[in-house]
Amino acid sequence: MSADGLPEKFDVIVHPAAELRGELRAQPSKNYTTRYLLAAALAEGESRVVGVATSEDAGAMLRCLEDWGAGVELVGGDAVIRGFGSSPRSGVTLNPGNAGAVARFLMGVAALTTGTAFVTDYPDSLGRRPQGDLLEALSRLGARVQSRDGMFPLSISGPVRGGVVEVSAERSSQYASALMFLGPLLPDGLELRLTGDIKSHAPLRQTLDTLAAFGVQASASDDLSRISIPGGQAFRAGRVLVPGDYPGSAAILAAAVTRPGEVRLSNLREQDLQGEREAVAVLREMGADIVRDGDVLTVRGGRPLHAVTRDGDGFTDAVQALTGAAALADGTTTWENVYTLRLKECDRISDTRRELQRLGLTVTETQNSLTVTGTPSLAGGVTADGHGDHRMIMLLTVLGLSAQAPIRITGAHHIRKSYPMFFRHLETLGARFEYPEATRA
Ligand SMILES: O=C(O)C1=C[C@@H](OP(=O)(O)O)[C@@H](O)[C@H](O)C1
Ligand SMILES: C=C(OP(=O)(O)O)C(=O)O
Repeated sequence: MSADGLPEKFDVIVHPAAELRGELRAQPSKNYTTRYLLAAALAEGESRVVGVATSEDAGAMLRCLEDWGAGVELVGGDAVIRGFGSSPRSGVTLNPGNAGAVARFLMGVAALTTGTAFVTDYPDSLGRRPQGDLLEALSRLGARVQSRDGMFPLSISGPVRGGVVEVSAERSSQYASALMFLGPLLPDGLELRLTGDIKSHAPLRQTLDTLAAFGVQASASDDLSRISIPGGQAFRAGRVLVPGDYPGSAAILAAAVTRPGEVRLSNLREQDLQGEREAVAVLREMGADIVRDGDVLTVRGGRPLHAVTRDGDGFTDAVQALTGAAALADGTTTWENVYTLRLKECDRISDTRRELQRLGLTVTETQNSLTVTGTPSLAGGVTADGHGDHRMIMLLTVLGLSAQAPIRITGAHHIRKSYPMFFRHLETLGARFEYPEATRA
C-alpha cells in the first residue's frame, strides 16, 4: 500500500457524482518543488524546503539528488537538504523515473560532473520524449554527450566553462531552464539565446524566480529570448516555502464547476508565476462562478458553461483539465498553439482525441490544436485508457463524475506522478471511486 492507501497499481471506476461539496487545501506545487529541491542541492550547507510535494516526480528528484551526494531528510512535510554545491558526484547513474522536468534539469547540471548516466524505467513515456535540443546545447558548450537518437538512455560528461550558447525553446522550456540552473556555477556563466518560437514562458519565469530565491543573479529580456547568468556564483542555502499547485488544482476546479455543489479550495495565491493560474480566468470566461478571497477560491458549481477559443501555451498543464470542462460545455472549444502537448507523457492531442471519441464526443485535431464539441449528456459506461498520463487521468475523471454511467480508467495509479491524493481529495468532496486491479501497466 502507498501513502494514499491505494494498491500499487489500479484502475479506477469513476461513479457519477450528484454534487461536489466541501473544502480542500491545494497540494504543494510540482514545479516549485522540483526547482527548490534542486537549487537547495546546488547550495552548500543546509536548506529547508517547507511543504514539499509527495508525488513521484518529487520523489524522483530527491532520489537523484541523494545519488549525487546530497543529504536528504524528510521532516514532517518538509525536505531538509544538505547540498553538494557545484560538485555533484561523478560516475553515477540517475533514474528520474517518468519526470520530464526533473530529467532535463539534472541533465543540465550533469555538465558539472566528469560523467553522469541517465536511465529511465519508463521507456515508453520519458524514454520517447526528445532530449536532443538540450544535448546539442550542452555539446556546443563542450560537454561530451551520448544518447539513443537524442533520447534516453544517455550520458553527459563535463566539465564545461560556459559562454554564449543557443538553445531551442520550441519543443520545451525545460532545456533552457536546465541551463539556467547550470550557468551560475560555471566559471564563465551563460549567455543564453533561446531560439525558435519560445514555448512555456511561465516555467522559465519560475526558474528565474527560483534562482533569485537562492541568491543567484540573472537577467532576462522581456521576451525571454536572452537570459544572462554571470558565472562563478553560489546558490545560497536557506528556507523556502512551496506554494500551492495550480495544474493539479485546475482539475479540481474543472470537476467543481461541472457538478452542482460548492467547493472551497485554499492555498492558491493570487500573485503566482504558475501559468496554470489562468485556468481560473478561462473557467470564468466559460461561465463558471468562481470567487476569490485571498488565497481561497470558492466555486459554486453546476452553472451552464459555454465554449471558448484560447491559446493554451500559457497554461499547458491545465489544458487537459480544461478540456474536461469544455467537453461538458455548450459549443465548440479550441485550444490553439498546443503542439508541445504531443511531447508530454503521452500525445495529449491525438490520444485525447481518441479517448474523447471513445466517449462519444466530437473532437478534431491539427498539428497545433485540439477542438472539442461539448455535450450536455455524456453516456459513460465505457473503459477509457489513461495512457499512463496523470493529466489524461484527471481529464477522464472530470468526465466520469458527470457521465450517466460509470467510466473505468485504466492504469489510474499514474496519477501519483503529480497528484497522489487526487482521488482521495475528490472523495472528501463526495465523489465515489472503486479501485480494481490495474489492467494497464
Ligand atoms: O519547467 C517545468 O517544471 C515544466 C515545464 C512545462 O514543460 P514544457 O516546457 O516542456 O512545456 C510543463 O509542462 C511541465 O509540467 C513542467
Ligand atoms: C508534462 C508534465 O511534466 P514533465 O514534463 O515534468 O514530465 C506535467 O506535469 O504535465
